[in-house]
Amino acid sequence: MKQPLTPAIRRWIAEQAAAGHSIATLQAAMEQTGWQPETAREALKAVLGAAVVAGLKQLAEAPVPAPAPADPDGRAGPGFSGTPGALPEPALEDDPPSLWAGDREVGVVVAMRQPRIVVFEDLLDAAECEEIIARARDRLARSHTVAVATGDSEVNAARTSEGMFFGRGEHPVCARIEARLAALLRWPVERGEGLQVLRYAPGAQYKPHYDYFDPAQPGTPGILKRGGQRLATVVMYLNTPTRGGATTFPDVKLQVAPRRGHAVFFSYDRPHPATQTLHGGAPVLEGEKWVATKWLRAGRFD
Ligand SMILES: O=C(O)CCC(=O)C(=O)O
Ligand SMILES: [Fe+2]
Repeated sequence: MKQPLTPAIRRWIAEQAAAGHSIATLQAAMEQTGWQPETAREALKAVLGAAVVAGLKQLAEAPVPAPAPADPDGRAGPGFSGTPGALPEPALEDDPPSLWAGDREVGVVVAMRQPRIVVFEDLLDAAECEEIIARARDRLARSHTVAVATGDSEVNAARTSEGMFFGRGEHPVCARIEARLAALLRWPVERGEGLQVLRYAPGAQYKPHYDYFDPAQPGTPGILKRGGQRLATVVMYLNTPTRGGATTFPDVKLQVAPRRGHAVFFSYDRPHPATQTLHGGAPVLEGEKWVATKWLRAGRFD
């Protein structure tokens, strides 16, 4: 049967390649879920391009594009209107207990310097968490049907959560949170991806990984054309699981407990393990875990 190359499959292929899986691994995973070898190859070729044709597993290290100039055409959204630094970074220079994020005070619970990790409280209020969950739940239900049809949900054993992306500013609640993050991290809204929402059922986890795009992977140059590298991540907890589900940083043996409205921010100045930003979502032991993840890019992500 001919498999349609849906946007969900395209995104899955790009994400898997970016996460470090070889083309051969992707092809095998697709075949296991019922794809014909030739159709899988065509799909990989369509998404990842010439690297597949040449049978290359790796491309030469792609240069990280220089950060775009601050707000080159004066379209910066609300939230941050200054000149960003080299990395997203909250204004913690004089150790404040909280920071003004444009529309509210956000508490600073923990700040680690190396790697840069900051835990915030009251970044989101309960109503915002509930609205994001409600809007995402609808979409997850639909994408689940697609996933079952294509085998999409079986192939990534490293991530047993279900996920969806909102477009940037897709709903007023998304735009409000994006503006708040821009103010808090001094990074323009335009240099951020839309929110990703993940739902973990009991037993689900996200094994340790890096969020930057691995320069050695064939899909990376294509991905970097839109917005450049990822420089920082904000994982926002939309609920409090009963037990388990911490965000873990194995290199520094740190574990962040998920609590509704809290968030963990971390940044990485290079797409390299030396940043010590290896992290994962530990298995949820009881209850569900919902998070919204925001990735900040070096350039405009349009
Ligand atoms: O669920 C978590 O705690 C981590 C999520 C994560 O690493 C991601 O969305 O990239
Ligand atoms: Fe991650």
